[in-house]
Amino acid sequence: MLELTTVTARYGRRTALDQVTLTLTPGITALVGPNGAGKSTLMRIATTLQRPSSGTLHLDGHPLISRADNLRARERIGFLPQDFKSDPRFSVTEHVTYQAWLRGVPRMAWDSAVREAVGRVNLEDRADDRMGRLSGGMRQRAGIAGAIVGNPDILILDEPTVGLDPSQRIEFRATLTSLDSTSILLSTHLIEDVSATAERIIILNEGQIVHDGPTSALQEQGVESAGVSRLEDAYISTLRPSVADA
Ligand SMILES: Nc1ncnc2c1ncn2[C@@H]1O[C@H](COP(=O)(O)OP(=O)(O)OP(=O)(O)O)[C@@H](O)[C@H]1O
Repeated sequence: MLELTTVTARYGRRTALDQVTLTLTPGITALVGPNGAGKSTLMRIATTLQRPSSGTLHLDGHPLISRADNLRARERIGFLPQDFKSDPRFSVTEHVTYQAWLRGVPRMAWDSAVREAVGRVNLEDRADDRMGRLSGGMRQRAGIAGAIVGNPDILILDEPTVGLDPSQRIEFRATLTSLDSTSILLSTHLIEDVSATAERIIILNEGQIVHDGPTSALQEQGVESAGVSRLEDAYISTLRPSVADA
């Protein structure tokens, strides 16, 4: 299990994350919040790619301090960054193999791991196609294949449904719920993605966690109205300053 304890991230004088503490539990957890809330910062820190300004990370109880600790942790963490870029001349297989190399999947296992990951996202027929020639939905699936190659137990996906059309989003959700990773952290601006996939929802606002709990429990707090689902209503109410704060 991955734990973040009182993690703070500053960019110059701006505090992007303010004393965030969370444990990534098994299952799918959605991370939502307004633009600039700190979601991408939190995700990059959770992957160990970015060091927090203060606070600690633990993986299965072991603190991640040295570069060696971080490299070992990264072997267990698959990551799809926001707007992920890949060389457009790479084939799908080459893209996924490159990710396997970056994540320290043993060379002997590359062929089978890549084939398995590409199959998981149903891109076997496009395995030799260049990344630059794929549709947005297929590119995103290839990105997920790169994140899941070697079956990492933790998967971190930063806005994976951006740029997908409605049918591609539905397809993506099915892919997501079929994955083997133990813990998945998914950031999104789309509340329908949360209700369709995530059992836990974390709401981040101005660098702080303002809600963390089962999606079903938050949904029960909301009221459905024209064009607004119960979960959307509850999410908006969570972000609204309370009367006491006003
Ligand atoms: N490299 C950086 N340098 C300076 N400021 C940054 C940097 N990255 C993020 N920030 C600032 O930190 C805050 C949090 O940004 P972050 O990208 O983590 O939020 P987010 O919730 O992912 O936003 P979005 O939903 O728009 O992607 C924002 O105010 C942002 O402008």
